[in-house]
Amino acid sequence: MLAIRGLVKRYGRSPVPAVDGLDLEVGAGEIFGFLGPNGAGKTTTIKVVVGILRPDAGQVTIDGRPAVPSTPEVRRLIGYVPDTPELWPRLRGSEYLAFLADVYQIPPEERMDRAWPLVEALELVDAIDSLISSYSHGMRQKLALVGALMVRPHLLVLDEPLVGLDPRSSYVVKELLREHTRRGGTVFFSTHILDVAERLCDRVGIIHKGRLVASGTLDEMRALHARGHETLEAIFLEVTRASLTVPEGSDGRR
Ligand SMILES: Nc1ncnc2c1ncn2[C@@H]1O[C@H](COP(=O)(O)OP(=O)(O)OP(=O)(O)O)[C@@H](O)[C@H]1O
Repeated sequence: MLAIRGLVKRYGRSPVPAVDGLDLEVGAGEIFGFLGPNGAGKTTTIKVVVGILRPDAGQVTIDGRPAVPSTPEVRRLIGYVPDTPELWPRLRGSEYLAFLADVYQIPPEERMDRAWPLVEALELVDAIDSLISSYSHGMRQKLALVGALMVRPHLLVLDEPLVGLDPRSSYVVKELLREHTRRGGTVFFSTHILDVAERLCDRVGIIHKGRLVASGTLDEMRALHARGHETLEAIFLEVTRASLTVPEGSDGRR
């Protein structure tokens, strides 16, 4: 459903690509967790997948359709929640959802049925007629998720969806992601929260310096990389070890 082949993305004239020959596939009905240290290339990959950035090389397909260049047809297949949703602050939550429903041509008689259960589940009922400028970061994330799910995408792409959410909201979001895949949808999300990835994802991939350094189910990752380690955290530390090495003398001593 999502296939990334040989993806390369470089910013400006930087000699080091942010994403450097990335290959991965995520199937229908799968939750895929995209992990990696800060600056590894997760957000860059996500922005290419959703059509915000153009790659320098490689292909991305969604349901077999090229995602680059991004077309309205392929964008309809994608629901996207960025790490810091830039929603229009002068709109009310309800106006934002109505706007999305117009853009995605959701039939008027379906709009409430699609949006309201999500608004209720994410406890936005009291805020939905307030201006988005009054929303907290977590409320903006939840509203963006309502919008992304309301359009019933095939592929849901989320950049750090659980950061800043309270425990109940975090639980509900995880349930909504599971529900999305039970209906045959696909979830591709980045996270730093390894125990969430461990419990929620069917498969994970670890990107390091723009390259995929490990991927698979947790059992596959253990078999390949664990050397007796059991947790995803241990595997993460193992495969990204180079970035954790403290240069000799960097603490002022030798
Ligand atoms: N707009 C930009 N201009 C120049 N370089 C950028 C830009 N955005 C990201 N980069 C660089 O590209 C590399 C990958 O960044 P990216 O944001 O994709 O990483 P990430 O894995 O999402 O990191 P984090 O976990 O910290 O969010 C980093 O070296 C970063 O400095």
